[in-house]
Amino acid sequence: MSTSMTVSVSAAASSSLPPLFPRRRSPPASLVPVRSLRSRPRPRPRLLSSARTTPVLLPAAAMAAPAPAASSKRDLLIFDAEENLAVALAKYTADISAKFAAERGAVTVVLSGGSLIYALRKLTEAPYLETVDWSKWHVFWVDERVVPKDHEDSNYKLALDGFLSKVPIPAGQVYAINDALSAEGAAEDYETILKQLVKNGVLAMSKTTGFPRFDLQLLGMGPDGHIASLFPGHPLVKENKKWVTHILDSPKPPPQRITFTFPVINSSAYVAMVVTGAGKAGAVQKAISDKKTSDLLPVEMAILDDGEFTWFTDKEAVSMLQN
Ligand SMILES: O=C1O[C@H](COP(=O)(O)O)[C@@H](O)[C@H](O)[C@H]1O
Repeated sequence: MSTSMTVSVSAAASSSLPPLFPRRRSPPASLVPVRSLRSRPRPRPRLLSSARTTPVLLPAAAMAAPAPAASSKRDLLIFDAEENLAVALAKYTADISAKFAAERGAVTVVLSGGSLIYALRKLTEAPYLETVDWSKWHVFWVDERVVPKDHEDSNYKLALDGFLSKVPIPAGQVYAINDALSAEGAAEDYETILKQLVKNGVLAMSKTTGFPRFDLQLLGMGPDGHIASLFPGHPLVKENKKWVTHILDSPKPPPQRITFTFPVINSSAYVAMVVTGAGKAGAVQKAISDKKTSDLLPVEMAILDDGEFTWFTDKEAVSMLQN
C-alpha cells in the first residue's frame, strides 16, 4: 500500500531505461530505494549525479500528490532529445503489450490526441512493427472531439494518419466514437461499448475501484495541465460515477468532446504521460512540485489506484524544475 517515485535523467534511449519486467522487488544498486508516501516524509528531488548513458535514479517527492487508495508507482523519465524519448516510449509500449498479450490474450491501449501521436512513431518501425502482436490490441480514445471522423480536429483521424494506418491492428478492435451522435449520445454509446467489452472479457475491471482497468493509457498533457478533455477548474474533473462523459464548453476548441473520467484514468494498470517542450514546463513544474495547492491541475489528479505512472519528458518540459 504505497506510492513511490523515481526520477531518471537519461541522455540515451531504451537501452538506459530501467527494465519494465519483471517488476522490481528490490531496487538494483543504482536505484535509490523507493519511498512510501504514507510512512515517510516526502523529500525534494535531489540530483545525485549525471551521466550521458547511464540513467541516474533519484529520490523524489512522489509527485507530492494525495495518497492513492491502493499501491502505485511513479517515475519521471527525462530525455535530452525528443528522438530518444520516442525510442524509449516504443520499447515501453512494446514491453507492456507483450506482458498483457501473454497474460490476458488482449491488450487494451488508450490513446490521447495531440502531440502524443507523433511520439508513437517508432512503434511503426522495425523491430516493433514485426515483433508487437498487433492482433491482440484493442484501441480506445481517452477523449475525442465530436466532429466527423475525417475532420481535421478528430483525434481518431490524427491517430489513423500518424499511427494506426501503419500497424496491423484488426479494424474491429479500434473503437472510434459514433460521430453521428450528439456529444451526450456519443459518450453514452462509448460507455456502453466499454461495458460490453468488460462482459466479453476484453476489458478488465479494477478489483478495487469498480471502474474498467485499461492495460495502458498513452496520454498527453496540454500547456494548461489538462489531460484528456478534463480542463482546469471545469466541473467534469469531479465526475465520479460515469465512465465516459461529455463536455459542450471545452476551453480548447472544438468545444464539444467526450472524455474518460478520472476514475477510469486512475484505474489503469499503466499510464505514460508524454510531455515535451518548454510551453508545458509550468504545468510540469506545478505537477511535480511538493508544494500542493488546492487548485490542482487535472494532471495532478491523475493518481493511479494500483498501477505505474511514468512521465516521459524532455529537457525543455522539465526546465522549470529545480535541481
Ligand atoms: O485537446 C487535446 O489536447 C491534449 C494535449 O494536446 P497536446 O497537443 O498539447 O499534446 C490531448 O492530450 C487531448 O487528447 C486532446 O484532445
